[in-house]
Amino acid sequence: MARRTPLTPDQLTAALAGLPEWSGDTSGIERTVQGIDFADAAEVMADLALAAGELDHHPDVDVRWRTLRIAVTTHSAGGVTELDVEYARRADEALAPFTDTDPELAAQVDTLLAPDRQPGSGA
Ligand SMILES: C[C@H](O)[C@H](O)[C@H]1CNC2=NC(N)=NC(=O)C2=N1
Repeated sequence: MARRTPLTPDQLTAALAGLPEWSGDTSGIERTVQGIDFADAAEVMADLALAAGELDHHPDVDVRWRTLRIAVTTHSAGGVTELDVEYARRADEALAPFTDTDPELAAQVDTLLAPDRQPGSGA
């Protein structure tokens, strides 16, 4: 499939199944991250710009205090294409350091911060 051919609704549904943080319809897809630090969002923005240059594909980005919204569509095709899906994957990679929480690591941090409040401590 050509990368700039509009996806059918079924193709989009399949693509979004692999992008759980993204939503939208055949006209465009988007991801909003709540609670991100403004300086972290600026760092993500630099990666987004790099990906846009590499893919020759450009997102709409909205950075506000503690909110980052990324939206993509293929203007020339009038809808979502494989290129948007690829861009969304790249955006997820850029966001991963600021949004992914490793459950094991989180448990370790909890233990360090409140050793008396762990399961089995009787507290
Ligand atoms: C010539 C160049 O490939 C086009 O102008 C590209 C650039 N970036 C783009 N980005 C997006 N999101 N949609 C486009 O149709 C598009 N077109």
